[in-house]
Amino acid sequence: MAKTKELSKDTRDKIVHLHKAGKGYREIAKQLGEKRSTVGAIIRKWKKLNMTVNRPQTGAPCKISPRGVSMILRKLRNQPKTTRKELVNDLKRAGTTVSKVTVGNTLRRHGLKSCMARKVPLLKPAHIQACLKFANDHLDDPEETWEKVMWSDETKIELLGHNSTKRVWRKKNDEYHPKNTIPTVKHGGGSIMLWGCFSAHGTGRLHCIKERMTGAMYCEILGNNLLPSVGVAIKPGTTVEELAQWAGHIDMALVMTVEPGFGGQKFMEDMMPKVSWLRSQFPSLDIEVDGGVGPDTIHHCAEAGANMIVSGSAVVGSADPRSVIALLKDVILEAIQKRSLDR
Ligand SMILES: O=C(CO)[C@@H](O)[C@H](O)COP(=O)(O)O
Repeated sequence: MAKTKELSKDTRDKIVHLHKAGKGYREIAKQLGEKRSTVGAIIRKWKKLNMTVNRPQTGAPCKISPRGVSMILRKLRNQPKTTRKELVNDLKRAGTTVSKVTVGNTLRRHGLKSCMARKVPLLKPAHIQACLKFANDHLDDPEETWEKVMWSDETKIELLGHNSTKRVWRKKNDEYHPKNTIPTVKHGGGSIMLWGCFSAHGTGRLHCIKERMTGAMYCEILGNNLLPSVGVAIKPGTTVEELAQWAGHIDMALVMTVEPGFGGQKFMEDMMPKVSWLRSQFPSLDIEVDGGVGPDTIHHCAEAGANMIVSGSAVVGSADPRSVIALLKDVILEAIQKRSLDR
């Protein structure tokens, strides 16, 4: 990307002279055989500085032409994760050979700094919309309602490896622009699991689960945070027998019908035998299912014997969450009534 040849002083003066004589850019360009944009630039400069010659440059001359600079800035606007080496190669392909240091200095002169990309949860537009809708729908809920709500979740923290970092070229305060961040998911290889909760009354204790979560651990954690009611959850890969040993001591058994991690997953119908078995063995136990439950799948849960459900996307993603909740409740209640009549 070689710099275009500079116009002579004579040509520059002629351009200004013709402009003063009332000629338009196009006419001047045609008469002198120059580009219209060049003519415009010379006249603008003359109007601003009252001179046509280039001012002597201060400092070392730029090694990258303005076009080259625009090219790399454009690239970083679209792909901030581009490395200096990639930019050096881009410039080389365009005819400019410079070092990575020169590229870095040029970018810094244009206000860009190489920073670590911020990690943000991997949220699809549908998740964002659903969260926003949930927040709007509950804006007017009375304070007493929120007093009774406890929020809890677990997250896997990777101690080694997978938490890859990436540098991005960005301006100050642009750290959370989606292009400058690395979307992260809660589960995806790692070594410790943290469980936490909070409510209007403050935060609960943070629990570090170093190995596999067992029923006993979960009882203990919930016991410390949620007394007097204690439930035990099993993931899809955990057998119902593992939970059964606690069933006589707990208030609720939760059968996960998706892999714990995030909402919007497909309901696992093959978890229903666990629910049916629990119901047959523990007729008065609260049995909850969580994951992928909505109007299309609720009847499986109800028929199997669940009397409590967690429904995320199907409710918050619906145009009419109240009627979805009512439908889910109706199907469950109907099945409970049928079971008590059959007994
Ligand atoms: O916490 C989890 C999964 O980790 C579940 O509670 C889901 O978030 C329920 O959401 P849907 O599957 O109903 O969308």
